[in-house]
Amino acid sequence: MRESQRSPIGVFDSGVGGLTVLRELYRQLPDESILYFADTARLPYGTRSKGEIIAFVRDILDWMTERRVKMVIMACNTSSALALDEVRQEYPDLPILGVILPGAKAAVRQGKRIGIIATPATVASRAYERAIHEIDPVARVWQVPCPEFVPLIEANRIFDPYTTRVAKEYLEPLLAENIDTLVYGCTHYRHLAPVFRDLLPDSVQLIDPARSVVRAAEKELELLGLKNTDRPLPTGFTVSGDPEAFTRLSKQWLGYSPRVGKVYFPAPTVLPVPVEVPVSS
Ligand SMILES: N[C@H](CCC(=O)O)C(=O)O
Repeated sequence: MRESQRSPIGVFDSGVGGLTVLRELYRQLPDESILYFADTARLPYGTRSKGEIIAFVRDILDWMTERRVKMVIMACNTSSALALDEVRQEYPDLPILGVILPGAKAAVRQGKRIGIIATPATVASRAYERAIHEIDPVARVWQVPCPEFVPLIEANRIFDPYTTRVAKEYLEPLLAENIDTLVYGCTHYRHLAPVFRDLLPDSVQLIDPARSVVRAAEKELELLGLKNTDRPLPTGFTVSGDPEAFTRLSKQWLGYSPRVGKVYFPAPTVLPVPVEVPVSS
């Protein structure tokens, strides 16, 4: 077996959103070793500019290539929408997968009236709309930016009634359009699944691009002869912010308390547009 087959897959997000992709990797590709990175010191990404996001993604890819990952999955829609094309050209030897195209393909297989909930940056990029219309030009697409979700999820306020109220407000314009399909256009939002299930009629299919990106990753690994057949190593976790905070928060989704390392990345030069989330009610 080649050394590169044993190498880990790098997975990154701004925070705990990418854990939804990590869980799919555990389910679909249990033999793969994974290096998970969360850029928690520079979170949220969804209210940042394209230039900043590309710069952050470069930091992460440099760090991951030093650790000899065999592939990178951007477990972040915002990075996939704004930085994927650029960095693919800059790192031609590294297979890099984004979540938008797999998510768009899954949505089009499911419905014709498609709602997208995503960060303001992803919505503004119109990446989902373009990807969907390239596959199905007659599919209808409605997008809603949901700036409050990431701060609420990172603050572990999933079951807070305030979060349900916000979700109801975000979903209203989509339900008024009679959508038949709703895409989690931000990896964090999948953590709100119980809230969405309560608010959506049964006729609306929920699409999690995490499932499809992992299927795409498996195909790509097969194609490149890079599937691991050895015992996988325990997942390595690293953050740019507070490791203990990440351990505490991620435990509920992983079912164990991960040991988390820390890396120091350049501080952002511009602060993100603050998103005020009121305290618990
Ligand atoms: N989870 C990410 C980023 C969210 C954020 O940091 O705003 C996404 O899928 O877009």
